[in-house]
Amino acid sequence: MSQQPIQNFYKDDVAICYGCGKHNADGLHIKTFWDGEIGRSTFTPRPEHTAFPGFVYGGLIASLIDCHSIGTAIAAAYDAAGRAPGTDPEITCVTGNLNVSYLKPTPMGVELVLEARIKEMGERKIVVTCSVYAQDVETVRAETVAVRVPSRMFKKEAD
Ligand SMILES: CCCCCCCCCCCCCCCC(=O)SCCNC(=O)CCNC(=O)[C@H](O)C(C)(C)COP(=O)(O)OP(=O)(O)OC[C@H]1O[C@@H](n2cnc3c(N)ncnc32)[C@H](O)[C@@H]1OP(=O)(O)O
Repeated sequence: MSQQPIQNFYKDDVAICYGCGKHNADGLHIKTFWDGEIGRSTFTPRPEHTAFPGFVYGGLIASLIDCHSIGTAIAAAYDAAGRAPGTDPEITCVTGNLNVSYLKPTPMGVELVLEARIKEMGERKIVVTCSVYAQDVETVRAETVAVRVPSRMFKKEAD
């Protein structure tokens, strides 16, 4: 298992994503630990993340899956290239498609565990599957298409 989350390697000037940016004070700070096969993340929803009494808001879960799957895609792409994460040229991805199946209501008050795997690693398209577990019960399953883009896409035109 990697000691550091892949998000630690995102460059400071672009690490402001609401889901995973370390420099977004109001963000979720999602972290992805890649072990060469599985991307793992944990998150304990806060009271404001409730959908209805006792259960987690589905949009929050989609956000967790989104950033964790993109993080998994980036970490796996560095691995596939035989390169250390964060080395230049940067490998960057955005979400092209996110498909989420809510299998069961997800309970509040427990740590959620996310496990993501690479289904397909293409030149530009990386397909990632992700399951969310609450107390070992899979409550959500998703498939994400991550698309590699040039890192300049993250910079403002004025920069
Ligand atoms: C370690 C250091 C790293 C530093 C790292 C810094 C990054 C630090 C910021 C992180 C940030 C995180 C972010 C969180 C995730 C967001 O929230 S990202 C924000 C939400 N997503 C967006 O805004 C994306 C908007 N869409 C687009 O910009 C463009 O449509 C896309 C997705 C880049 C694709 O456009 P394109 O370049 O014209 O793609 P195109 O050449 O047509 O297709 C390329 C491949 O992707 C597939 N594809 C394209 N679009 C789709 C689609 N919508 N559905 C399915 N497949 C698609 C194509 O089929 C094609 O596949 P192949 O033929 O190669 O097999």
